[in-house]
Amino acid sequence: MVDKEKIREAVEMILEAIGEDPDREGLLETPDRVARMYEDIFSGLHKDPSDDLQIYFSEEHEELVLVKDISFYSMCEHHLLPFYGKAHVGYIPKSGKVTGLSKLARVVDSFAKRPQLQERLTSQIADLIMENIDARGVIVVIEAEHMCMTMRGVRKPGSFTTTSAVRGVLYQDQAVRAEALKLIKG
Ligand SMILES: Nc1nc2c(ncn2[C@@H]2O[C@H](COP(=O)(O)OP(=O)(O)OP(=O)(O)O)[C@@H](O)[C@H]2O)c(=O)[nH]1
Ligand SMILES: [Zn+2]
Repeated sequence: MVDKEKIREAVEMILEAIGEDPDREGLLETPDRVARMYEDIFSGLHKDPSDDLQIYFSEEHEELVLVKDISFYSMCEHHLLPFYGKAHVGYIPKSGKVTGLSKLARVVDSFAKRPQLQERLTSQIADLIMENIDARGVIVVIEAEHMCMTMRGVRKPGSFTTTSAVRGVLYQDQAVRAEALKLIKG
């Protein structure tokens, strides 16, 4: 689990290091607030995302299931600044089994709530769904804004990064992939 006492100490040290007074009234509770916040935004480190996919329904649907515009917030592992945006997650079921739609969004959250890279977030979601649902194919597209590129560094607000990961029949069959991409963009 998250070591909140250690986070409290570290935040107090950062406040001192930037030349602040951690004992002034407005900052007294800050180390504890940050510890509670990190417990939430890094909670994915202490979860097994495959637990989210244990719910199945029997349904003979063997074409695309796509959940679009799943909003997410993650933390860039280089700067510990947020990156956030939308994930689009689709899969093609087989053997008469589909999973709960909300479970796809839960998988996004479980992987997002860690120090991350956008590319890794994208492929981890695709691989987990491919392995845990008996899927014929998976497509994940993520569009995100990185605060490490907007409020600091190169300072390019409005720039968005798109990453995709495709697996199985969605990788092999260009027509199936094109149809999925059209639905994602439309
Ligand atoms: N590939 C990838 N790069 C990322 C992601 N998030 C942040 N970065 C980049 O990580 C790089 C870290 O570069 P460094 O040169 O080590 O760090 P820096 O001096 O702070 O770099 P600048 O951001 O260019 O100021 C930067 O180019 C960031 O834009 C991500 O999700 N994926
Ligand atoms: Zn960054």
